[in-house]
Amino acid sequence: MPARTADAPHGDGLLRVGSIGPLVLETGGELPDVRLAFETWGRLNEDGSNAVLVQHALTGSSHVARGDAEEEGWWDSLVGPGRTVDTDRYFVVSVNMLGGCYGSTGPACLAPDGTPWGARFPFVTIRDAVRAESLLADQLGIGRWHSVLGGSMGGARALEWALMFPERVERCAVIACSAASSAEQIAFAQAQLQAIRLDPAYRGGDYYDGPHPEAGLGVARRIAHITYRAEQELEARFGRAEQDAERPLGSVLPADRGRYQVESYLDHQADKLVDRFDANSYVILTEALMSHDAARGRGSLEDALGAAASEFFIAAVDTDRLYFPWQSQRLAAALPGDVPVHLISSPVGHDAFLTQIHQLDDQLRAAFYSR
Ligand SMILES: CC(=O)SCCNC(=O)CCNC(=O)[C@H](O)C(C)(C)COP(=O)(O)OP(=O)(O)OC[C@H]1O[C@@H](n2cnc3c(N)ncnc32)[C@H](O)[C@@H]1OP(=O)(O)O
Ligand SMILES: N[C@@H](CCO)C(=O)O
Repeated sequence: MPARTADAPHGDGLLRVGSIGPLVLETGGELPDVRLAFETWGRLNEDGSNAVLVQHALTGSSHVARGDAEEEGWWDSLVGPGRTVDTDRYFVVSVNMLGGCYGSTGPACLAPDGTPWGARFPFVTIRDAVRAESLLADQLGIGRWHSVLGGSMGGARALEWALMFPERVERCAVIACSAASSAEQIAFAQAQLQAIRLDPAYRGGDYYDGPHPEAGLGVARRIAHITYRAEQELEARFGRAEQDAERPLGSVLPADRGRYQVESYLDHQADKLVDRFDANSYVILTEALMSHDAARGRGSLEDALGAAASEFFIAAVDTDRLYFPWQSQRLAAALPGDVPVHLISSPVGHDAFLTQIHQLDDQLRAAFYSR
């Protein structure tokens, strides 16, 4: 491990890549040379006690906070100088998940034969991703995290860190995430995967020398995005309104109509994801999230969570219809001790863990970041 001196790791929100070597995966696959893209903010202190790991959600990246980069971060309101996770005080790390498409080894990367992994990219679980991250943490000289936190799939990775490496996680925040992917979460995910796989351009995942399965990925994002937002929000925002500018002059509804506003909105969300995400990574990460089950191979949920030694912070969004608050309650109830569930109150639904995270500032600060 590197000595913690004035040269100790420090950061600025710029992308770096660490090579962690070969990785044998939980279900037997193997990746010969794994690279993980990561960003850091702040400076690791002398005794290495101020490192915070922030885990991104399904289509997120390691760019949690702006730092010296131009692009804003997806949790800028939580992480930065003077914020709850104060980068003047903590050394914050975020890693693009194994299999992703923001710089880490994923299906679009070249396999040893010089062609993209594509369909050959192995099945990855949340636990595989966490094991890979633990090797990167070793390289960064981080023996024990002050805290690990994340929302949605990031929450699943945070939870697995606490269960796989109880001695390395002092505090763990799991936001808008359950102890295991439920039947309905798997069902929504399966429909998304089918949309991608049934796109003729997908070609089993080996599409990098031709058109990408944009239509399939777009439909997958539409299905997913509906689950990320609440019915009341969609109704209040869009109702039955038409996308006015699109209605042909003199047209008569319904035959001649333009799109409903909500259709236009979903089209826009789909286009944005298609522009920034690789379909194979979407498949790999979605399957990893489907595999999420804290109790797998560990007995009952209570047995599994009883092995955790971290302090926990659990939170849910009151209108979340993908990761229901009762699922966070179930998780909290199975953890050792008396762990409350904090609620984000928002009309938005699941995505409020991104857009309304500031609602947890006081509770998170009091629980984790005031000492
Ligand atoms: C580039 C990267 O690295 S991204 C990786 C990091 N990102 C993440 O981790 C999270 C991924 N992001 C997300 O999931 C989402 O973008 C969220 C949750 C952050 C967005 O939440 P919100 O701020 O509530 O956005 P909202 O749902 O209101 O959508 C706003 C967009 O819809 C558009 N929109 C609104 N109404 C309509 C309409 N009727 N027709 C078309 N578009 C519409 C807006 O113009 C806006 O477009 P823009 O995002 O291009 O500016
Ligand atoms: N909007 C989030 C939701 C997943 O939890 C994402 O795209 O990552």
